[in-house]
Amino acid sequence: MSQASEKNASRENFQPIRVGHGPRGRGPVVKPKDAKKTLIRLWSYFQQQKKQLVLLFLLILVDTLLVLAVPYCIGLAIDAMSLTKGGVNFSKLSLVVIGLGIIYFSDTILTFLQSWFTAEISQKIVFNLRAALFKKLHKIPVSFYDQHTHGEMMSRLSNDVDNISNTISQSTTQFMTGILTIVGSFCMMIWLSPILTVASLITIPLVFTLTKTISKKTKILFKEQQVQLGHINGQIEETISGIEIVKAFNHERKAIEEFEAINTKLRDVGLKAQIWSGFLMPIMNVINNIGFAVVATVGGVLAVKGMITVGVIASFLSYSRQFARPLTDLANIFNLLQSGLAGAERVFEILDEVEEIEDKPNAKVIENLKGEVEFKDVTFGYRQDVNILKGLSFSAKAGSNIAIVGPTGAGKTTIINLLTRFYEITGGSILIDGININEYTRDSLRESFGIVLQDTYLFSGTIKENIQYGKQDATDEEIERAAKLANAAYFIKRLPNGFDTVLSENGGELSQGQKQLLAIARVILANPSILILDEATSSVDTRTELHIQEAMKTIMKGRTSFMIAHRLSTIRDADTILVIDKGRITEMGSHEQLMENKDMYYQMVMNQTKNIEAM
Ligand SMILES: Nc1ncnc2c1ncn2[C@@H]1O[C@H](COP(=O)(O)OP(=O)(O)OP(=O)(O)O)[C@@H](O)[C@H]1O
Repeated sequence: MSQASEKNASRENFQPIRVGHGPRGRGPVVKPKDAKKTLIRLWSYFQQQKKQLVLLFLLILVDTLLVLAVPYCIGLAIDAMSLTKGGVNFSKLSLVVIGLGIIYFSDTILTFLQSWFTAEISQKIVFNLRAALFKKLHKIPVSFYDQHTHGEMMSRLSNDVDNISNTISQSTTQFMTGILTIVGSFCMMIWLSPILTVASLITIPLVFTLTKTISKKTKILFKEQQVQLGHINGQIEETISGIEIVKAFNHERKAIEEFEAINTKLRDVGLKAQIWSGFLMPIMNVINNIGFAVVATVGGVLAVKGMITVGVIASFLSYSRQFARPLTDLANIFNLLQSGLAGAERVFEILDEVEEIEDKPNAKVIENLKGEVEFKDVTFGYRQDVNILKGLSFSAKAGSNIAIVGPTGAGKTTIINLLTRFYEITGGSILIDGININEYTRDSLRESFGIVLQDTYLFSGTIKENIQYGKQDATDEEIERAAKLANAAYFIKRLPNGFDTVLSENGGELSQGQKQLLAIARVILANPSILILDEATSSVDTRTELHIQEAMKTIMKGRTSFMIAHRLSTIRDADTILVIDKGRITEMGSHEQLMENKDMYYQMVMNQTKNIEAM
């Protein structure tokens, strides 16, 4: 086997093991798109590496030319040893051997340089892709995340990008080497013997037909494999995230059964994909060997007739092998490309997602906000066909304290989602300080809000860093003061490393209440103009709740605040209570006024009082 062939043979491990995931159950299934378009788009990323690409091409060109000389040299060596020409020609033989030595040495160096350049190109491309994807994640609207699971997004950022990287690193050099070797070998073959060239070409149509048929099948199978990987990823993600619920409901067996069902599907489709792509190699080998036998027979006849030497036949056979080998390699690249393109399609899908509406060209940066908020006939639905908020109107004076209450699913959190522009309203308008919120830059608008949600998220890092998230340049004193105001300092100080205690992802080692207190400290530090507290005290005990309420009173002074609360005892002092039901405001007023109304709010308070008394 020539060096080129050996090199290519080692690259035959063409189907990378992917742990990629596609969309899971409720995510959208990737629609097959125009592979050509995806390829062209991927190529645009290569063009950013033009210089390296040209250099790589030159390296491959020189290397291929050198490797192409090998069979010819071997032919010369055979003829130099041919006894029919008057004994062994040692001087010619030693020259050929030295030449071969130089070729093999140069080939080693050039191959190393090729790997280097390929690694650089592929790593730079995936670096750029990954960066573009991560940037994009921050630009797409929150609604996108309602339809895509974390697992799916992670898989696109890691596995699909890896897939592309594998494809690029494994196929770029192989593709260029393949094309150059085919062209070079073919020229040498014609030069050595046109008759043998014709004889060796009879297997080509077979090779093409076969490659096309098999790759058509494998493309479908690889895609299905990606989808099943996505399902399995979703299942794993859900089981791990909800492991306590799974255990509490004794659903382990069910979870395992569900997993086994998906795992079986994945195994079956994976097996089929591997088997079909595995067909290619042995069949190609058989076809190549048939071609080899034809050339050897015709060559033998020509040699007997004295039309060519044995050395030429030997060279020709090597060239015909070198000619056929890249055809097989290219077929493999085709296979590899299918899985790389499937990954690229999924990555480009994210890059093509509609982004949050851009700020208007003359958008204002919010400065010195008073904090007046007005909703004017606001309509909104998460889906176009269902309106969740139906013509909502209310106004909040600067510095006032607004409580939003109502049954589950009434639309309370939705009001906050619109105020912060996590979602865009479909009708009416929202004004802050008399100006439509669309007229402000989104960044400055969000900076004006301090939000404490029911589900607090803490990042991995120290407690100090987590509080500092509210103000990056805060000093230690400011952080400690915020923690004290949020009544979080007492528990932080009891931790072994105090403010420097390292939290794992989402503060797994803290209680819900403690996490909530940290979130409140974070907001206190950020010192926003408008506060939003969505069930902020829902996870704390009554004693802690009192502490928080005290802290809240202090920080709410002079700031407009919106409090969503189920526990009505926490919002009695609110300036205005909005009662929301089925997306409409059914009542509005102070606690006393609403109690006098004896309507929905009154009923809710009475129910809660009864429940507490019954306990
Ligand atoms: N991201 C979303 N996509 C689609 N529908 C949503 C989404 N978020 C909420 N909804 C729907 O909108 C309606 C109002 O939800 P919202 O979260 O505003 O209610 P809520 O009053 O805050 O309820 P709760 O008191 O239970 O928190 C519900 O019917 C809910 O199913």
